[in-house]
Amino acid sequence: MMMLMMRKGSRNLWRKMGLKQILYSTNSLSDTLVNNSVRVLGPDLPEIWIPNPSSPSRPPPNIRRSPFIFNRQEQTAAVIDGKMMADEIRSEIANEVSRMKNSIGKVPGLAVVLVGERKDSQIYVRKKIAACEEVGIMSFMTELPKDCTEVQVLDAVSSYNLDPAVHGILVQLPLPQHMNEEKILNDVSLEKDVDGFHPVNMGNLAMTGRDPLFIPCTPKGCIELLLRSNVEIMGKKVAVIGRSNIAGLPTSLLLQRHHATVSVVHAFTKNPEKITREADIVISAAGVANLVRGHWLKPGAIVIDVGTNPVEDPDSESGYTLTGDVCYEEAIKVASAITPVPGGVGPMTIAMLLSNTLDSAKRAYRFS
Ligand SMILES: Nc1nc(=O)c2c([nH]1)NC[C@@H]1CN(c3ccc(C(=O)N[C@@H](CCC(=O)O)C(=O)O)cc3)C=[N+]21
Repeated sequence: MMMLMMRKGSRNLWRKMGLKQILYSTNSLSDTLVNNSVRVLGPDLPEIWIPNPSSPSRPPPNIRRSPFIFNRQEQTAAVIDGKMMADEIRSEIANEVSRMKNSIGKVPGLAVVLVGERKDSQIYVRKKIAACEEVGIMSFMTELPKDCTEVQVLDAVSSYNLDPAVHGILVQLPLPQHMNEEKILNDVSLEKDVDGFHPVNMGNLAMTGRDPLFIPCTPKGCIELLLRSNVEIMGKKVAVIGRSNIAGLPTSLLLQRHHATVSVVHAFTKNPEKITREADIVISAAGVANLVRGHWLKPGAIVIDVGTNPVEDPDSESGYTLTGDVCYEEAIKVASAITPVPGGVGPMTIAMLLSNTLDSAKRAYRFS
């Protein structure tokens, strides 16, 4: 009995030790693996820009913008009119939508999922829906409160995945903090991922010789702006400022597919102005008002300003004005061409969303 107890005890002891040993070794192994992958992938740090104390706090004055690209009298940059370009693209899309409707009796459909009550998101979503209506694309909308569950969002996405009248699904970002953005974006059907944010579409964008089903709208809008302004990209030095999943990162990937030499400048870049000053083309998507000053630019550079930053402005009725990442007043004296904010990349982003939705519907109905 004693022996049995002892044996049992010692076996337990062994078991405990063994278990401890196994636990220890598994722990240390997995710790090593985790630590190593953290090391190799880089630490997860918040993307916080240190604001430049000498940046002007007031937004630059509104820009005149009627012609497509207009050269002002003085020695200043040509203004690339994104709004006018987007108007033109929307009218091309409207023609295609009506040709589709007349020929097969179908129209493209776009579904938008909006979670929470962020004012800026509501404004952007409203603009997207209005743009759909203008070109004849059918729109669907699910609005959920900030405190809804992730399952409710996933349900909305999966019902749109199954709906044959929906060819594009857009989950407006950012989602509320408590939601797993990764999981939700993974659930959007690849064939309906008109934002191009699904990791498979993003991965195919990154890899040579593969074609994503959709190119993210903001990067696609930036490239369209350059192409339609007859700016050569191949072989040029481009500085992309910012590396977000929705703008900076896919823009840098797309530019490489156009054979540009790309430098990505971000919040941890040392001497960002020096790197930016070497670039023939500067695309700023940092989300920091007036970050890019005149002396950051090489004389004659082409500047694409992706930023749409609300800056307090007591003179405006909404209490704020939209300002880009680029200090416009300074940049026009140095650059050869520049996109204004508003009226630059923003309208092009929306036009590209419509274009992706049209392409998706054409693919679904095998209509060309
Ligand atoms: N899933 C997802 N897809 C997006 O494409 C997406 C997103 N989430 N989250 C937020 C950003 C931002 N974004 C803009 C779109 C249009 C304008 C735009 O039209 N701006 C106008 C002015 C707007 C105004 O006057 O308020 C302009 O620049 O002229 C701006 C910003 C899309 N985003």
